[in-house]
Amino acid sequence: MTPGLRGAADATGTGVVLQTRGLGKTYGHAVALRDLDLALAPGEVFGYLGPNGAGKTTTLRLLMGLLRPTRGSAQVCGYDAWRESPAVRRHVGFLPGEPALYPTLTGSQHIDYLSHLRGAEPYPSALVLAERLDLDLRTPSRDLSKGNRQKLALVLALMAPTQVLILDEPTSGLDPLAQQELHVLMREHVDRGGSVLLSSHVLGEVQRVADRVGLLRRGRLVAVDRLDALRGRSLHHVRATFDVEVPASAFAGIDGVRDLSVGDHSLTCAAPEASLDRIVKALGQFPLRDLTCTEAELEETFLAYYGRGEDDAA
Ligand SMILES: Nc1ncnc2c1ncn2[C@@H]1O[C@H](COP(=O)(O)OP(=O)(O)OP(=O)(O)O)[C@@H](O)[C@H]1O
Repeated sequence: MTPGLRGAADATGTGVVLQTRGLGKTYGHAVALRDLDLALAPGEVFGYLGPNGAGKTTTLRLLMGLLRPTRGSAQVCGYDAWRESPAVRRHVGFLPGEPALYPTLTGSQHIDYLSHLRGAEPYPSALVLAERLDLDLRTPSRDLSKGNRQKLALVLALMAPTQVLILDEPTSGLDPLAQQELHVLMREHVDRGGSVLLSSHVLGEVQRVADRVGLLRRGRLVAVDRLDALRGRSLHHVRATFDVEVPASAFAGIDGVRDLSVGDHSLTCAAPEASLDRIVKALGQFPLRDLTCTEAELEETFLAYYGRGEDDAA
């Protein structure tokens, strides 16, 4: 879709568009990112999840050639992220975590200026994006609300036809309608064969829009999986109270049940979706007073299957 792609990202459309090998970054003695091996295919949204300080922004800045890796390498659209960063920036729509705008320039002037820097006429798609995100392009950016500044930064990141979008917390500050529209825009991008690397600590957002997710903790990628696979295994918290005492043995043999606690007329446990039918049938043997069943957050499901493991090691 974008001219001039190199290597595996080229002609076939089936290769890898973004790849890191043993990528690491250390600030002084602090290790921000360790040994990252990541590959993105055309046509997928990859949700890059992690709590504050996990190393998400560091990764994205390494991919854009804004930081020099301490170890390993990254390739984006066939170009080395550090040595060929101008080429990478031409092929990527990038939304930084803290977008820098020119305070006195309006949205339209930003579009003109940044199109010019890319050697292009103002992109007509910018106007369509502004309309879809409900953004007024006549206002100087210093007079825009935080959410509207974010919308402008998104228009600037998405306006050029690129193979890859790298978006750092893109829905930050956006109202629900704009968030929804952005998710549609991401899906349209991948439907055209593009790829999206979406960094977020908002689990619900990643669940709605990603095809695969990776979980970063303390600079280490501790798990990667397809979202549909995770959904089938999604952990639920079950809490029941009864009119009588119930025996723990009635629930002990059910596959996947964890953290089972029975006593004082109540039961709590966590279990994958696939086990809920057996749990409800076992509960039904006793006179129930109350029952709640809530889906755990994605991160908890992730950690239940992959454990906390070595990411907590120094
Ligand atoms: N310029 C810097 N100098 C020193 N340490 C840094 C620098 N930038 C980031 N760090 C540290 O590197 C680690 C990873 O930070 P990073 O900003 O990549 O995390 P993040 O996952 O993007 O977090 P958030 O969700 O809060 O934005 C943190 O411990 C942070 O304090």
